[in-house]
Amino acid sequence: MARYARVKGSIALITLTNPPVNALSAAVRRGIVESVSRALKDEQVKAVVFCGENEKFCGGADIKEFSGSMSGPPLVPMIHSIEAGEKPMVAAIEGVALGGGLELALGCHYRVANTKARLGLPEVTLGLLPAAGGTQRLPRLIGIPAALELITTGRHVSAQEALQLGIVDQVAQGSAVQAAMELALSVIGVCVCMLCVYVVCVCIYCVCVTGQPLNPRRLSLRAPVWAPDVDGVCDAALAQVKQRSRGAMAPVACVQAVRAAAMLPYSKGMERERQLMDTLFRSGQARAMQYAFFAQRNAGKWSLPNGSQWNNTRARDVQRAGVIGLGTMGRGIAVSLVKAGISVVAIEMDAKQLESGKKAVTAMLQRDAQRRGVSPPLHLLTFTLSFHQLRDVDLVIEAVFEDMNLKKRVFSDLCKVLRANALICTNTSGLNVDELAAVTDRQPLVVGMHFFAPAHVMKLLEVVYGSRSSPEAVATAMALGKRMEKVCVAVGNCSGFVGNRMLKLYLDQSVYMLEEGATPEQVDQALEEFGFAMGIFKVSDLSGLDVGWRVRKASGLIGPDVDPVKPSRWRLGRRYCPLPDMLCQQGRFGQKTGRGWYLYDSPGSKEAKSDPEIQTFLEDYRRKYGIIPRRITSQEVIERCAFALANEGFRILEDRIAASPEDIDVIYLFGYGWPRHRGGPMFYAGQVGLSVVLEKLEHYHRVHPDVPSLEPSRLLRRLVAEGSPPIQQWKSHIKNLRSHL
Ligand SMILES: CCC/C=C/C(=O)SCCNC(=O)CCNC(=O)[C@H](O)C(C)(C)COP(=O)([O-])OP(=O)([O-])OC[C@H]1O[C@@H](n2cnc3c(N)ncnc32)[C@H](O)[C@@H]1OP(=O)([O-])[O-]
Repeated sequence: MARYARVKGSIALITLTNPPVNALSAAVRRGIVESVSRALKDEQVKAVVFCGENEKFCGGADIKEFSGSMSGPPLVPMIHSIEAGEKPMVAAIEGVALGGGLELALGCHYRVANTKARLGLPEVTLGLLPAAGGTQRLPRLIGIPAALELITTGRHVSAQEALQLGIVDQVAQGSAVQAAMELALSVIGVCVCMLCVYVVCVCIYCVCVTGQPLNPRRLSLRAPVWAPDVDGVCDAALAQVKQRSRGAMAPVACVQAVRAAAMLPYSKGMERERQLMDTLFRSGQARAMQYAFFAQRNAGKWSLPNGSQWNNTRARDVQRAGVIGLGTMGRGIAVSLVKAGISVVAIEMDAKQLESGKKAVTAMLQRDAQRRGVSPPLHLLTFTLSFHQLRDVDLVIEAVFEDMNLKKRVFSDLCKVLRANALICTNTSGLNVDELAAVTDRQPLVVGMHFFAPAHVMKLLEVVYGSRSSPEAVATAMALGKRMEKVCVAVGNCSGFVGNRMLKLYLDQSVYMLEEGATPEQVDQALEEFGFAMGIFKVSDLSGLDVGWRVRKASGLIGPDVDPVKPSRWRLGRRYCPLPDMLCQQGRFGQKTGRGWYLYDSPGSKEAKSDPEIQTFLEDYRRKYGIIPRRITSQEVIERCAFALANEGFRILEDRIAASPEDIDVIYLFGYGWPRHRGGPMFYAGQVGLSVVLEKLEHYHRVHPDVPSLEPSRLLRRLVAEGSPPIQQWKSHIKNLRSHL
């Protein structure tokens, strides 16, 4: 779908029409090919302008088409025929020009962008490379280093930056289409300043350049962009992406393709681009990353078991919010709210805490504003010790210490001062939202908003609906989270919700492997090679080992009846590993104390070093319990961690705590550092093969019968029995299963 119109007498205006982002579907490509051919044949037409409907140029190739068999005119020859066209072609970029959209614009002879436009080649984030000539044309336009940076990160740039880089020729304050038409007219020799009467080469009044030859504008005709230091630049980029991408193939292929633009003529470079793309396109990594793209968008389309959902429930407008508690979480939440333009009343219990919270929040906002070259919105903040200041807020987010009694006290105090229709949200990471709601006078207006630390940085937000939460409260929390630029997932209420409920089993497996013979370094290395940004023991040190210790004490797993010399490895009817408790007893709380599973130069420093004391500690422990250490392979580490996660994910689906496997994967991708090129734990299980996962879990459960969580879930068994359907169909196999709602 592309609309053709002749405007201003001599310009063909080709408008891409495929809402919402004018993706280059087969129909759009067909429309473009037909329109270009019509424009080239029409003698009245002297120049062509491309634009997109609804002020969005083009969001790139239609990603939905990647999973089926491709039909319609291919992108590469289509763009080539635009570039080769004998009439000037101008791209009028409004909204976005991404991926194939920017590659189409690079095939044009001129590019004009509106000030608000964003441009980029984000294919790398989909496990691909810009294979419609992007890796060959962009370096020829802006040079190797800049092209490498844009293509390997997939970063979007503003129109202004695009102008500085040389990607666009002009930035228009108003309509880019209007500006592109004026540029087109000037290029074909019609000066638009109305002062000159002749068709000229350079109009002396407005200095527009007319009658330009097209060959210098055809990027494919430019020679390779070789420079003496090009090898070094590409080698450095390769080393950097290998380190950053942790096993993802696409960034490496992007560097290889751009290197070809430096060494090879355009046609050979295109061959290289195609070969690399073929490899990526067939890879499981590209499928995983495209799945993640749609899973992220689907998470916003929440639904509750009572039929309420994102498109039939209105969210309330939130102008003023309260934040209770200015610890690490409260500070990050306050910063995110203020950045979203919401007035915040921030409360602490004592003056000292309030002062240090105020300093920290102010500093974070100042740093952020400085980076963006704006002034910090400090006028939106009120710091106070008085709950009375909350009387006219629309919503409160409680972020006090993770203690049920304390939270209950805060909730009932809030009811005394808040307006009757104000929402109360809790940032608990796993406590029962219903139990908290029960102490209030407004159970339908209570929901969980579980942020992840640091809350102003981490993208994930679990919105937890209790059994009495109203759809309107859920809609409001989801909309507020989106305004705070979070990826929001609606989840049901159970201990740990989705993310932390699964995390517990992953942590359990990791420490069991230490008992059996592994070291923290071995486990972490296997996980990092798999693609996690950080191994589980490094993450635990970063978050603080005392957090879990306190939770275990509160839940009765640690008490006075536990033998301090030889603590039991069997509690509440199952295997228990006391190693983390023993570390905490020694004051090893992780980074904050300079010692945890690793050693740090000083408290608070970040570089984890192996600690010989931990090796001795583990050896003594195994000796004490008569455990004969064995070699644990990386494969076993990954299987036990990843399959334990997925197995609990299946149980979460059975319990209807998550609406879909995609939601679980989004939680792991955005909250727990799961590598994007592996889709998420549920996608990974499907990719490995459900029958393989089942077989492995059966094996590990046989070997560890005292770990009931390793027993394969009912849903996994059912899916395997029904022929391992694709992940999109799992939901329909969850029948007659208990709901927590
Ligand atoms: C040889 C090949 C070489 C070329 C390769 C490529 O070009 S690869 C592509 C390179 N391009 C990219 O990687 C760009 C990917 N897109 C984006 O980054 C963003 O969508 C955005 C910035 C364009 C708009 O952000 P926003 O927050 O305003 O909106 P939103 O994100 O919520 O999306 C709205 C709806 O549009 C849908 N949809 C979007 N794009 C595509 C697409 N290309 N295709 C299909 N669908 C697409 C999206 O699923 C959603 O659908 P729903 O849920 O309503 O049914």
